[in-house]
Amino acid sequence: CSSAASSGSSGSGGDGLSAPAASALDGKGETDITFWHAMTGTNGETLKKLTDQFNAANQGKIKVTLAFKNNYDDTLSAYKNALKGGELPDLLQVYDIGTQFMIDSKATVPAQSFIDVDSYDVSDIQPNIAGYYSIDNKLYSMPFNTSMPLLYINKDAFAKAGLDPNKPPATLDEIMADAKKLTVKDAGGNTTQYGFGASLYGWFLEQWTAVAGAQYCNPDNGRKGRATAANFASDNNVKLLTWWKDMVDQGLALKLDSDTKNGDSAFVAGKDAITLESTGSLGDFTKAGFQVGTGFYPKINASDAGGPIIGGASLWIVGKGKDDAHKRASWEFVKFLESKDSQATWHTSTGYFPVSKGALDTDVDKQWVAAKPQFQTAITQLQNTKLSTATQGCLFGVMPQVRKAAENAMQAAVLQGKDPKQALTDAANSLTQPIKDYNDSVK
Ligand SMILES: O=P(O)(O)OC[C@H](O)CO
Repeated sequence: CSSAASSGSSGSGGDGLSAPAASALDGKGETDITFWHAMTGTNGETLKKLTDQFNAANQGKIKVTLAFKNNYDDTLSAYKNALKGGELPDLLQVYDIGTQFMIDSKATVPAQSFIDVDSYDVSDIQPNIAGYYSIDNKLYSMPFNTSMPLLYINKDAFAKAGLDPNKPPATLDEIMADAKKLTVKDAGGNTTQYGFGASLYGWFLEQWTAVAGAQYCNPDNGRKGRATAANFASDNNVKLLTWWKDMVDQGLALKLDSDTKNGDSAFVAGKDAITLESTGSLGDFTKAGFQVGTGFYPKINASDAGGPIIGGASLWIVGKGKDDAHKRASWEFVKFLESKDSQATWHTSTGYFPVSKGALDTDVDKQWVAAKPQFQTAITQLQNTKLSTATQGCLFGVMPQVRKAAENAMQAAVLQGKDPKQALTDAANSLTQPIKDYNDSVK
């Protein structure tokens, strides 16, 4: 495998997939581009606002049309189908775990190619954020909606339970102790509020692994060569799932599946008082009918010394079948979304990090964060996180399938009572062949 030999994962951009100069738009009239994305709610509304702003400023030159593709999984699936012969978009938003597949698809123009052609200054991009999307020091896509997971609390429920609403729990033990005070039953013995409730989302398992400073896959999270195995069945992960099952058995945790939409609705409806979610849900959560507090993503053990991984999604410019004007028009829009003013709007509306360091210095951002300190937690957590292969996260071409297998193990252990170590081991083993098949296919 040529690309695996050096880094395990970087492939070239493919023939002809290099960036055109700005002159590609000269004399072309209006270039229309289609952008596939997966943003809903407040996030979708904010993306539309920014896109309208760009289109108004580029009338007669570039027009961006947004095409909502439901969610991250569906957006990547639509792209995979289009690669087989359908119509590809000019630009698409791909979640973090699609990164390796996108590189391997060899149908996009690496962002680095545009950066080099324009001598575009990337020093304004947060290094941890650029680090996730960089393979062999080459940036393949431009980070856009960048997140980390947070712990969220219902501050009103904390106050009512006699807990300090300004002290979110930081470890599994602390969550359990707080959940005992936060769980409320009615006169009939039915639980009206669970202390804790989080989706059995694979992303959370990936995060706990990184927070413990461990690698989710070999070798060094696929950053030192193409990954061949997932390290699911660690002692920490077994401890985590054992704890989670115990929380459910004690009636302290709401039973949820892996769909974060269900976890979000439960928290907003007051069914649980502590949850886990992306920073990108903060904009929507602040519209709940109670005071929302944010805390760092919790640790399994107080001594865990790693940090969370960058999440969210990045922007990929399609080159396959596209002329220079379309590629260039996509890049112009990407640069607009990356700008500090766009990122200040994006951050303050949604809760996603500003990928631009400069955005944090804008008046609009400073005033917003001063008034709404919940927005500071994610920034501090990002700044505290040291870049390492653990915090860069794992790269697999079949990472969406890997996440699904982890979710199956989480559900089997927490909801169906399967032995956690067995559930995690079975899930990891179920991936051996699909990972091998994928790696063989890109050799
Ligand atoms: O909910 P988001 O956008 O922060 O994304 C979370 C994960 O990183 C998606 O893989």
